[in-house]
Amino acid sequence: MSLELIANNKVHGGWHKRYSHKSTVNNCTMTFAIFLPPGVDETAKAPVLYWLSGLTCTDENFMQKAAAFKTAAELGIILVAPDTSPRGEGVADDPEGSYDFGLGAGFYVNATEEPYKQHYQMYDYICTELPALIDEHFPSNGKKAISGHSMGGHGALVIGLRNLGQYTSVSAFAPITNPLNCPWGEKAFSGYLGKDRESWKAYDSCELLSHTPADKCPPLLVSQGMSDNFLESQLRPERLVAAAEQADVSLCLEQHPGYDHSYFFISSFIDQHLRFHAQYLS
Ligand SMILES: CC(=O)Oc1ccc2c(C)cc(=O)oc2c1
Repeated sequence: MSLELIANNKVHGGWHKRYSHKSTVNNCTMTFAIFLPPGVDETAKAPVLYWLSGLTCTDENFMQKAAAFKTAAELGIILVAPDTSPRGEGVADDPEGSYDFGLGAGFYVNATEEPYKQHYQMYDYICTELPALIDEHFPSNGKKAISGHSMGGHGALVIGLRNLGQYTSVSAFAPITNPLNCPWGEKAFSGYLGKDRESWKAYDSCELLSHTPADKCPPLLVSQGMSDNFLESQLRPERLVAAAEQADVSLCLEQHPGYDHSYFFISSFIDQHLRFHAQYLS
């Protein structure tokens, strides 16, 4: 599969690059960004941290606002940030054009409902198509971890927990932990997956974690700002803690007083998350 380079910037001794490519699973052109730390090449390969962004974001928000490059360069970690949904002509959006469904809000699921199923196959895109592309075109050493924010934190937890053994570690900032039972999740899952709530369970991190064998669970780190406006209405980290207790799995939940839902919060703790992943990736 061929890639088209659309941006190229030297940063902290490494390279930030943006590419577009034809996605077979999403049936449209997709864009992603990658950071290549200094010194990586075919003879010195590096592990990859996949970053899943939240509602309204593209591949650009994390790269421009998270302040992750200096530490990723130091640790020798490749960062990959995909877009949050398919886009382009013919890609269905929310009929009301709202921010929490449709474009910029793919929720990292494989849609089964019309008219979304033609393009919204973000689960397969993140789990299969994108890693294959990264491994084909860049010097990745085959080890990967996953992280994300809010809707992307939900995506990271779900993908890490459904693919045990594939991601060395999983982390999330302010994740939507229980989309089965919160307004953002109920709206998105009804639209993408239909009325049968049983089919939603495969995309709910609380549901998945409560059934995860403790000896197979990847190391988990979750950071949550305590002044986050969405904490009680949408995020509910205490439900993830309860699921971890049910499965006897260890989950590190860090609660940070005063922090909100923004990239001010993410940029304050991204170094900690990178160092957490580096322990298992190296
Ligand atoms: C750039 C930025 O601030 O991103 C951002 C803002 C708000 C949200 C909300 C409300 C939810 C989410 O999933 O992601 C997200 C991302």
